[in-house]
Amino acid sequence: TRSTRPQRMLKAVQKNAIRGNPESVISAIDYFCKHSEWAMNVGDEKGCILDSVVTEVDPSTVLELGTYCGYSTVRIARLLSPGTKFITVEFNPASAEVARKIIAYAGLQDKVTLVEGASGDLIPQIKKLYGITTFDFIFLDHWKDRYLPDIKLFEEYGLLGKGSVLLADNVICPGTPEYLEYVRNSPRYESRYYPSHLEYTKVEDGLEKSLFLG
Ligand SMILES: Cc1ncnc2c1ncn2[C@@H]1O[C@H](/C=C/CNC(=O)c2cc(-c3ccc(F)cc3)cc(O)c2O)[C@@H](O)[C@H]1O
Ligand SMILES: [Mg+2]
Repeated sequence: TRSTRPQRMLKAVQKNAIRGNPESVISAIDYFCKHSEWAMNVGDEKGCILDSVVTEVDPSTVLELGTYCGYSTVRIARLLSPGTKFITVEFNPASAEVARKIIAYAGLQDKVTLVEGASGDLIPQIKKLYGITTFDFIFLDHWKDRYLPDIKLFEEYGLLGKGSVLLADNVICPGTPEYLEYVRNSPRYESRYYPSHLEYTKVEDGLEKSLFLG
């Protein structure tokens, strides 16, 4: 049967990247997406903004919603200090399988816990299952209509502390209007928009960084 795009992306990594070298895995995926098949990774342009926010926050606990093939997982994990707890959530088993292989190819498997399941089911259990009280950094890149319900779950389950940073992909394209309206109007967040472009295109998109004020 025909392979899937994530499987073809994994093949490109295995062919063109150097095992244990995260930068080469990132470059191989970006090359594949620019020259072979577009895919919904955060990409190189928004990826640099992601890198700068992760570096600035230097988090001890990280959550990513929507692993997909693990591109942003690798981008984030390669910047983390030893001992950082990093959980990434993916509910599609085929995507999770490809992501595990790409994360392992980059040599970052010991830095990441990939959890298969829906974010809405996992978030209420995170404290119990992983002994994490609050997240210093959260990257939202899953179904766009889940950003708002999930940020409300973070609040409800006390997973945000003063200074927690949420970074949301695609707030323009495909767009997350309800989420944007919420974080920009809530007195509990200080939000800032980072203009950029939809991965591998000239289409306008950007990232929204929201600081939880407690
Ligand atoms: C509640 C829940 N729980 C767990 N995993 C979940 C989950 N909801 C989704 N997932 C997982 O995460 C990925 C899905 C990501 C959704 N991302 C996008 O739809 C997306 C789309 C574009 C795009 C832009 C313009 C176009 F013309 C076409 C597409 C760009 C992007 O950057 C995107 O992120 C996928 O691997 C899915 O299984
Ligand atoms: Mg995205």
